[in-house]
Amino acid sequence: MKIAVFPGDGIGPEVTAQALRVLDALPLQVSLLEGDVGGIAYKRHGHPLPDETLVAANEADAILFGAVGDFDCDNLERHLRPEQAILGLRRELNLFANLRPAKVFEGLEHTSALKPEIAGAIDLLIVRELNGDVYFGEKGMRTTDAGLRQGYDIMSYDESEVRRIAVAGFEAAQKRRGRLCSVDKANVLETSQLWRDVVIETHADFPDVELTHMYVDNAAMQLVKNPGQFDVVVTGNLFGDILSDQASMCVGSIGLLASASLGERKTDYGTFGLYEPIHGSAPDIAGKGIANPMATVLSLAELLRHSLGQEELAKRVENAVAKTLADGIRGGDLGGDSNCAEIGDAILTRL
Ligand SMILES: NC(=O)c1ccc[n+]([C@@H]2O[C@H](COP(=O)([O-])OP(=O)(O)OC[C@H]3O[C@@H](n4cnc5c(N)ncnc54)[C@H](O)[C@@H]3O)[C@@H](O)[C@H]2O)c1
Ligand SMILES: CC(C)[C@H](C(=O)O)[C@@H](O)C(=O)O
Ligand SMILES: [Mg+2]
Repeated sequence: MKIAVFPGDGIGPEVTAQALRVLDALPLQVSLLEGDVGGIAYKRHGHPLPDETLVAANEADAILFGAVGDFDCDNLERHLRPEQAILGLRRELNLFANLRPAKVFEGLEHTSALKPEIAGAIDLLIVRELNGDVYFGEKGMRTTDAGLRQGYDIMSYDESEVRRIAVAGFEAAQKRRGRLCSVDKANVLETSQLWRDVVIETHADFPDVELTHMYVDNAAMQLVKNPGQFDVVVTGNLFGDILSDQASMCVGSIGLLASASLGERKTDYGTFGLYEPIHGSAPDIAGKGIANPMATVLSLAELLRHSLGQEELAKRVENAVAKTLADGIRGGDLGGDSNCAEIGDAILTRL
């Protein structure tokens, strides 16, 4: 079993180090392929996603990704910016289905930004499309006839792109509580009208799943008002990005939300995928050793589950994180005072 490890920038290396300690403690023979991504890769190799990193990604059964983002690089041409590493990996490797689970851990109801009785009901999965939308459409800067600077990013989805993520959403709902809510903006956007039409067509193959539709502005509101109503949410790339950060604060912290990015490629043990916390490089706390590594440790659990076929080990890691939280061990993001390594220690002792 081979895992490519791309720690990246800011807190990326700090949180990845703790996940690797957990991996090392498990009864599993794996070899690690390390690679540079993001700002550090630009500084070392002149590109945020160097060829050697892509080679390692293709050779591996799964990728554990930290985070990218470095304010020093924000004035570079867009194709050289750190974020292009993660966007490039998702696109190059056809990782179109991004699973972002959000569930309240026991004992954390009171650290959510929501009232405890509302937060306590959260157990949802956002299935975010990852290879299309306004992220990958034609974009640029131009000058209007009136001589004004204009930025543009084209939003589009073709029906095959919508169908495959709709299938991922329905299949996820079948494995959970059987309810799928498709989130779009079909009242305004043609892209969303096609999205809604194709989701409805795809529903014919999944009659056992209850399908509902919601506009994204309402979904943002409902996520705060009554998040317990959601089982699986399927949505486009941009809406999914925003709603998942919002969901993280409903749960308690962005330092808790893991993700799995999957495509169709199979490995000897499961489905090839990339696993990363949903948060970024957090430049405001980088280098201080205080980031919460739980989202990355939980991403490792998703890696064990989906790409390595190790469901039992995945549960073991998830239970160790849950026990750590239940025992009151918290990072600063959750109002506690444990640092990154101490949280790693606590997870290890509960493994
Ligand atoms: N997938 C990725 O690699 C990814 C995701 C999001 C943002 N980014 C990049 O990261 C950089 C910073 O972006 P941002 O500030 O908007 O978002 P961010 O997620 O990095 O940080 C937002 C806030 O959450 C806090 N935070 C994030 N993760 C935390 C953790 N594990 N523990 C404790 N606190 C945590 C940060 O300190 C910050 O206050 C940007 O360059 C952005 O492009 C990368
Ligand atoms: C860094 C950025 C490109 C990325 C995204 O927008 O997808 C991030 O916000 C995420 O949620 O993984
Ligand atoms: Mg995001």
